[in-house]
Amino acid sequence: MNVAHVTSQRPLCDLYFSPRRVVVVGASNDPRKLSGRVIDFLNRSAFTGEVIPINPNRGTVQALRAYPSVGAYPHGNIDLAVLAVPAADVPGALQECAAADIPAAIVFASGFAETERGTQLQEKVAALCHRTGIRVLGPNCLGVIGAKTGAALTFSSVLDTGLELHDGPIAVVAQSGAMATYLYSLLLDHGLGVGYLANTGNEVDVTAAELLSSLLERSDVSSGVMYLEALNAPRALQQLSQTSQRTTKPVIVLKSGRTEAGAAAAKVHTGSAGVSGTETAGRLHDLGFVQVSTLSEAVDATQVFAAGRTPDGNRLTAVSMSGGAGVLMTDDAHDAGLRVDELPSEWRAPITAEIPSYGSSRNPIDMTAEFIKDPTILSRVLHVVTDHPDTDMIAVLLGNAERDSTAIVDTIVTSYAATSKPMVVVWTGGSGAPRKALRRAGVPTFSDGAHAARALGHLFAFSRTRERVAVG
Ligand SMILES: CC(=O)SCCNC(=O)CCNC(=O)[C@H](O)C(C)(C)COP(=O)(O)OP(=O)(O)OC[C@H]1O[C@@H](n2cnc3c(N)ncnc32)[C@H](O)[C@@H]1OP(=O)(O)O
Repeated sequence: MNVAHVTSQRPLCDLYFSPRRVVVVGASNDPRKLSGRVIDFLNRSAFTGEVIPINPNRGTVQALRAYPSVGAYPHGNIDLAVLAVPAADVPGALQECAAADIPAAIVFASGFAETERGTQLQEKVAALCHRTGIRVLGPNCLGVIGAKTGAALTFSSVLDTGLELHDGPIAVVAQSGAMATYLYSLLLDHGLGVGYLANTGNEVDVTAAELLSSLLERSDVSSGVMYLEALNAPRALQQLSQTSQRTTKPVIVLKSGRTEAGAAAAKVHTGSAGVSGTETAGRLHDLGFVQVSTLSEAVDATQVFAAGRTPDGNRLTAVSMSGGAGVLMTDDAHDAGLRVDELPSEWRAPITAEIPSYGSSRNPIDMTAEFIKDPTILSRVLHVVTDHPDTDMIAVLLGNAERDSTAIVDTIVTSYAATSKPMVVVWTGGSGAPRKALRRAGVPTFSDGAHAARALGHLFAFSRTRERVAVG
């Protein structure tokens, strides 16, 4: 079949996250099957678009009118096809979509280049993309979630807990489906809204870098998080880096397969070729991305970037209820490229006036356990600290302290709102309720000081990178 080249005027991210009309090819009537879950989710997610199931064996699928083939649907104007058919049926189905002038598709099926037998099949799909112009996300992927439009175009179990999608300015794009969903649920757990989530799988055509680049152009996206197994599209990464620099939006990259053994594991997961750890780190650094090496580091960094504050320098003032936590934070901050300098004496005097005589106003500031008796010390100390020009960022270090936690949370939220400087809270132990309350109020909050210091270190380093770009 000869097909005219498919084109669309709409940006790539609009086709995937705000499609106006979607066909689901291989849509099952059974909501428990992977190919039935997507229809079930869309039926329940307040999706703003229209859904058309394609199934040769049924007239209706989960109460929606179904058509036997894409070509049998008479009205056209389809933005996106979700292919839920097994791998062997994918080329035929894609060809049919391209013939129907559908500009983009998502391919769920596994059984492509991640297996030896599927390599040729993936090459066939690549050739088909090239020939027809249809854009393909996947194969071997679990699709996308667009919170604004209720586009639950996935079979992922991450939506089993509910279809209330939490919109927000963060875009997550991952080469692994599971990692996409882990990032999604961890970010939500930290009170952060994820407006856009995508899994690119084997990347026969659309890459994580290309899709995220398109998302960063949106005004409702302020930062991007990527999970990568391979840097298999250097040009797309370059383009993403340019978009990130032009828009001054941070892109946090979690790259796995850094070790030889890890790279071998990536090959059988998404069919990607790994690169050495040093080579990868160097490349990502040169491109100006925020590099992290664990899931929690990715979430921590996203938390501080989501607050949208930029430090003028790397001088951290730590206000602690524990001498030990202050000392540990000093080490952690140093490791993260920050300074915890002794405060000048004229500045120490107003702090000394607020804390017990056996406390310290040196920095880290030690309010001592007296804080438990009188938590108002914190608001008075923060008042001095947040105003002072020698402070570029602030860390409040608390632990347990549940009795007056509501008042303490209120104090911190007020102080946070009164300053434009980056400020984080480390609240170790306890029930976790104060951490949740602070995060809900938009205050980046951690349970481990080392994580907070590392995240602030990323924030400072990124601000320097951006300054260099602006000057150069
Ligand atoms: C990188 C990562 O970790 S992300 C995850 C990657 N992806 C995966 O893990 C997916 C793995 N699973 C697969 O690849 C599977 O083949 C899937 C999900 C694509 C499809 O599997 P199933 O849901 O079992 O499909 P199944 O063969 O039952 O067919 C589904 C429906 O399509 C219908 N159908 C069959 N042939 C066709 C056709 N040619 N066109 C349209 N519909 C068809 C069937 O009648 C069936 O409907 P019914 O259940 O109402 O009778």
